[in-house]
Amino acid sequence: MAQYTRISGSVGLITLKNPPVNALSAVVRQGIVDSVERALGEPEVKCLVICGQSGKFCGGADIREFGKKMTGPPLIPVFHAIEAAAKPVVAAIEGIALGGGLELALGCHYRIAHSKAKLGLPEVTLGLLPAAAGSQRLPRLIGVPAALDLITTGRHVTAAEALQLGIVDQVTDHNTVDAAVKFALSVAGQSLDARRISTFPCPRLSNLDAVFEAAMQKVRQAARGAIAPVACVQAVRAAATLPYAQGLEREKELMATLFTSGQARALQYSFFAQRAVGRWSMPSGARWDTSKPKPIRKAAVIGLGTMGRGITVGLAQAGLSVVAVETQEKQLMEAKQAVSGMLERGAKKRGVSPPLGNISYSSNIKTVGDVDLVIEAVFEDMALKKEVFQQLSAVCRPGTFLCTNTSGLDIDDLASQTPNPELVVGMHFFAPAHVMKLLEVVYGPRSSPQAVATAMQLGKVIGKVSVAVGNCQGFVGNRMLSPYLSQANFLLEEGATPEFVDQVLEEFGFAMGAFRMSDLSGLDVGWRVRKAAGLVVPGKPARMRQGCRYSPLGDLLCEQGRFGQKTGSGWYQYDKPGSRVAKPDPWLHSFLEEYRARHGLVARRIDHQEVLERCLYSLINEGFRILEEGIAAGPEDIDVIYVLGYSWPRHRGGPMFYADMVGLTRVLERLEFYHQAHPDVPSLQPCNLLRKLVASGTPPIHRWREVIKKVHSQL
Ligand SMILES: CCCCCC/C=C/CC(=O)SCCNC(=O)CCNC(=O)[C@H](O)C(C)(C)COP(=O)(O)OP(=O)(O)OC[C@H]1O[C@@H](n2cnc3c(N)ncnc32)[C@H](O)[C@@H]1OP(=O)(O)O
Repeated sequence: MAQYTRISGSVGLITLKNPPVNALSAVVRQGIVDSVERALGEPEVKCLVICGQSGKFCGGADIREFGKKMTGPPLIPVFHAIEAAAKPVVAAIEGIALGGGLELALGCHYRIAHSKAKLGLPEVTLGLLPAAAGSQRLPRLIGVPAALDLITTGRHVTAAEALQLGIVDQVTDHNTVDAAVKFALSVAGQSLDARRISTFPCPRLSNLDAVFEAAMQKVRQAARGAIAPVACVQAVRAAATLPYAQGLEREKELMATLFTSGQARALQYSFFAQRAVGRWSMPSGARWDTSKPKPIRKAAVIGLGTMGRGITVGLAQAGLSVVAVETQEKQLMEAKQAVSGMLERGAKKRGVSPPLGNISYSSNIKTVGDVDLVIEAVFEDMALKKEVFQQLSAVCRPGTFLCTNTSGLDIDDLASQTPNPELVVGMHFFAPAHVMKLLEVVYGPRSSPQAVATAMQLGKVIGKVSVAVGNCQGFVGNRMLSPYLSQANFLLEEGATPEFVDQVLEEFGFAMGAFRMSDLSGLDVGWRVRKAAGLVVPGKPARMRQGCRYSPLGDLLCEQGRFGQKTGSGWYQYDKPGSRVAKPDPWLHSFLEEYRARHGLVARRIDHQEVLERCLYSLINEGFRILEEGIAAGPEDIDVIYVLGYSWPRHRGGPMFYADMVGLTRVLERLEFYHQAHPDVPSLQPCNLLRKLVASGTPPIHRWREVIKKVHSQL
């Protein structure tokens, strides 16, 4: 709702009330209309202030209303009525003014913001554009280049930047509503002619075409197939070239295409999925709302390689005390320098001082005796990790949580090295660990709910989106990647090239195709895992292992020292080791031809559809297996992992959302088709849960949990 009160005798105060973010639901919109009408009708009222309850101005349109039948007054006429008012209307912006919230403020005559407020038009991140006249008012207020930046990226700006850009008129450190009331009284009675943004001419640009061409090129490059950023540029162009009313028509037209698009649905699903993963549950019944985390004030990181350094930076930046341990003195010195450099660069960007004092470095593991939680980040080697866990058990005080940063090793096996396996969880960080948003929190059968809650909470504190998953080979992300990469390799055996496979996957929207990504991560990583699993048989590249089809192509490259970017060659060639520009490699093409000839394989023409279906559907099928086994609690968990950790295009929601969009029946049919053609590839065999979902009438993704529950109760 919107509450109307009269304060200081002549100020009409409208307070938006719709927790948690005062979104503009139908009731709130109606409340604004009624309150404005009332204030304008009361002769004693000389000016109006609009604010939001609980220190939050407004989080924009109510996203939960999207896709439902529209009720209540539409936003544009509401904002026009405010702008047309004969009494000054001042927006008192505390906390947030986002999307429709900022558009509401732009409809007001003045804007006063608290210094801690964040403002922005993030509609593009939901597959939309600022279609409550935001795309038309903002360029008129701050000029085309700045408006293009804010609208196409959706980034939030601080109050200070908003003041500099001219979005707000004043910033206060004090009570924003009081400041707005004082300000409103000071301007009451003054002419409002120069305050109605819709009447402003859009600031002229001499190089208008060049500016828009450059903007379009930039968004097309960054968008990886997303349509909203392109529509945002088109809408701002309308503001720059058309009268306001016509620009508004164009904004409406563009929004109509976006609003019902699959991409908008995917992005909005992704928004809620990212929040839903915080409400985790375990097969034991333990849940986020019944498991209390322990506060972590001091943590230790063991092993200061690339991952350990990033984790140390993340912890220190979040204000924790960190003991950073590296037993090799030389490595310790290098790490100290690298960590300090990362902290200094990060602090410079944020205009704060680097938290160097939060870290103490040591080469002695005994220095971790008084910490609340340890993150072991030594080399990915089970024997080494076991040794470290045994040492930690001896030196840590009782109750210390022991976490391992591993991308797939058995958490339970590691936990068995300690007298308190309930305190052990996996924390799978993604490189670079201080930058990547994703954290897989892995619980073993003996991890306590409190240990999981604590790791999830710590993830939040250091700014990660944490997803709780069960213990299995590769956890969720890497387990699903395995069939995807296998298919990519099989496609090479059958006639494709790395360039073609990557092109198809990149056109789908991945930042990098399977081979480019493998070259970046290092081919030796997977090689080591395959060796440990007994799959690598040097000198004998037979194409079957343990009764299933196996491609030894990656192993053969590693045997030649081709580990990817770091060695200057892998699936591609590079100018020099460490170079990032992948070039097709004639050597690799001849190698593939010889390999096929040696194995009696005849190259055939492989089309886009086959590449996409075999790579993606095998990955999705593994996702269904993961759900069936209860390793992930719901499809949202998998989708968040893939969007944040594996560059799955956000505008496609994630692999499970994509399966829902394609249609489960279609996914099942195609898997059956490919499995018939490749009976020796078990990952193409449709899993039971997928069959059950299809048999139960292909329910939409938000109802899959009901079917999963039934499957689990039958086990
Ligand atoms: C009906 C037809 C209308 C057509 C016109 C279309 C016009 C569209 C213009 C728009 O305004 S689109 C929306 C633009 N706004 C946003 O994109 C803001 C989205 N929200 C956020 O970025 C963040 O939530 C936040 C506001 C910065 C707060 O972040 P914080 O980390 O503090 O909390 P969260 O966990 O993210 O959110 C708390 C809680 O609130 C829910 N929520 C947030 N924003 C909205 C919203 N705009 N509508 C509905 N619900 C919202 C969020 O889902 C969380 O709840 P949950 O239960 O945990 O999911």
